[in-house]
Amino acid sequence: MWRRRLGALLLRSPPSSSSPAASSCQRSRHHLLPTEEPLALNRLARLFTSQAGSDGDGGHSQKPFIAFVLGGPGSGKGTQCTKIASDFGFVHLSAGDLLRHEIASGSEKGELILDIIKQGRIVPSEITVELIRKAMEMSNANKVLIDGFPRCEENRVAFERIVGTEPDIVIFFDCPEDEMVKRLLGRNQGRVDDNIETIKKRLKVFESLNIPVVDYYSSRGKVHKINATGTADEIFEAVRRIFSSLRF
Ligand SMILES: Nc1ncnc2c1ncn2[C@@H]1O[C@H](COP(=O)(O)OP(=O)(O)OP(=O)(O)O)[C@@H](O)[C@H]1O
Ligand SMILES: O=c1ccn([C@@H]2O[C@H](COP(=O)(O)O)[C@@H](O)[C@H]2O)c(=O)[nH]1
Ligand SMILES: [Mg+2]
Repeated sequence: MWRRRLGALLLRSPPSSSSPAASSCQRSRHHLLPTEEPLALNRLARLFTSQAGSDGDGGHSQKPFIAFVLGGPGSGKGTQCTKIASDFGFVHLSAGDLLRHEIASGSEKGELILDIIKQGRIVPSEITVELIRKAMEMSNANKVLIDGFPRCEENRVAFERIVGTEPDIVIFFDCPEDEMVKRLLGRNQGRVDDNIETIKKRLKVFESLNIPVVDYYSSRGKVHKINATGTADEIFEAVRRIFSSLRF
């Protein structure tokens, strides 16, 4: 059972200050605020070991099929994920939405997340990976889209270490910057980061930290690059061809 393997992995890999996942993407560990200290991985391990016996009551005994969906801010990840979920039966987990949900909960962690999102920076890996891991666990899905994650190499390493698996495929929406800016400024959903100052920072972070993740998975033959210009329906035709050819 892949979850049981995760419990074992967590127990085998206690957090250490030199662990790559123990620091945020942008700053070295000794610059962390107290609230950014790595979340207790022991707590995660306890969570997993206490749930390990739940296999018998409906949990999937196989690792889910995981697709990471990457692309610059405003490239259309969320729009396309909604269509993939509806046509191909995937559960859509948006890392950004999970973080915004945590902000809306009013937790202390939410305050830190809000501050980081306003600056267009990347939330510490342990926070995001824990939210994703819990959402995967609760959805109990066998096909999962993880939208907008991993944002940086450290996110990637933390996910693979904590969840104990790699994505099966990576979808990359390739979109010119001017088109992304136009879409974000027209989105009108009241997001705190959809203003030109933060958008410029998000684009820089995307180029410097997210593209290396795409390159990493490209070198492992996992990336499907899609031209993200044109209408949403035109783009979805290219997406549909990829998902139709997969064997889940
Ligand atoms: N192909 C398209 N052509 C024009 N507008 C689009 C297209 N796809 C999405 N949009 C619009 O662009 C905006 C951004 O799209 P979406 O939220 O899907 O992007 P995203 O990649 O998830 O962005 P973010 O990284 O900020 O979450 C939305 O208002 C959406 O309706
Ligand atoms: O894995 C992630 C995902 C998102 N963030 C932060 O949230 C905002 C918004 O994300 P969207 O995917 O555009 O909804 C992003 O700019 C980051 O600040 C993150 O840190 N880690
Ligand atoms: Mg989105």
